[in-house]
Amino acid sequence: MIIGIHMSDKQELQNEINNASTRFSSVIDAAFDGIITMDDKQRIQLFNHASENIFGYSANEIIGKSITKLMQKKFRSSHSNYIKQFADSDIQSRDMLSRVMIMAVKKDKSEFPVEITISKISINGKIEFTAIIRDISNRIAFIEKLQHQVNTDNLTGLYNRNYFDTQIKDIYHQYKRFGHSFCVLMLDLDKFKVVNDTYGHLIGDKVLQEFAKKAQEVLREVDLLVRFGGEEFIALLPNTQLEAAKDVANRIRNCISQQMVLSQNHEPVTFTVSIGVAEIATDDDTESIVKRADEGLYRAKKSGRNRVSD
Ligand SMILES: Nc1nc2c(ncn2[C@@H]2O[C@H](COP(=O)(O)OP(=O)(O)OP(=O)(O)O)[C@@H](O)[C@H]2O)c(=O)[nH]1
Repeated sequence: MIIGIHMSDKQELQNEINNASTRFSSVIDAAFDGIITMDDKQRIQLFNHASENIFGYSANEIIGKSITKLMQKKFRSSHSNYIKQFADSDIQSRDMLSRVMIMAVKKDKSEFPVEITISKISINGKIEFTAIIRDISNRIAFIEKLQHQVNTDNLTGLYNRNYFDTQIKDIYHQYKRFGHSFCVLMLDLDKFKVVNDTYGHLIGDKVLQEFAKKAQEVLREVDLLVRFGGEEFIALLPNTQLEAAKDVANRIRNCISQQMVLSQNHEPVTFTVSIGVAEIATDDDTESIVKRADEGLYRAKKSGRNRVSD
């Protein structure tokens, strides 16, 4: 009788252990995020379904292998130090923060951005680590798309004023630090209102697109051409002095005067551009150089258009 009670208690306990274990496995395997545990030697002990999907390895082939297999080479050497520091610290769990984006490596060697939270657990007195890994490729792609939209002009595909503002700050910083001169061109299509009024807005748009394409062909790859707004463009020419910048401006002006788009009635629509040029000077800041280029543009317009400022 006594033995009977004992056995049923044991059975109940066994059932509870089984239930807890099933519950644990179900939660781990139903998780959307990759859950990986590793021992203090960084050998993988558990690799859930999501991890299999994310990394392309089956649990069978990866369990027992080093976690560094799933990392970019440059993270591998510092990883054991990181884990040691974490093991010795009082912190139980934390996000793995890095100044650079953490990239993980799939079985097929492709790399993808991840977000990792790591925590410590103690199993039979031995420390193990659990990493929760989220593939953030979609989020990063979305952020990049937004960044592109924020910095780009839809009509011409050029960068926009927002992007220009960040770039001129960078180039100005280089100038202050190393003395590398640079120039700004302010470009404005002449009598563009007449183009719109005569041929319609769609043809006006075609002119803007053609202008952007051709002007960019004249510029070097290191130069930046952006649509500043309306029919106004601005170019940033690194490592360039005034006379060279005027030559570039004249080449753009000349090239543009030879272009045309076709109107809806297939008539040739020609256009010209006026350009103000300014070179950075010691008392300039990022706003005053743009202002001086704009004043140059004003003079070029005043003196008859289809000109470069003197
Ligand atoms: N088609 C088209 N027109 C635009 C766009 N943005 C601005 N414009 C037009 O550009 C014209 C600019 O006219 P104005 O500022 O009077 O200058 P302008 O006719 O070029 O004369 P000047 O600059 O003095 O040579 C206006 O008719 C605007 O409507 C655009 O995205 N597409």
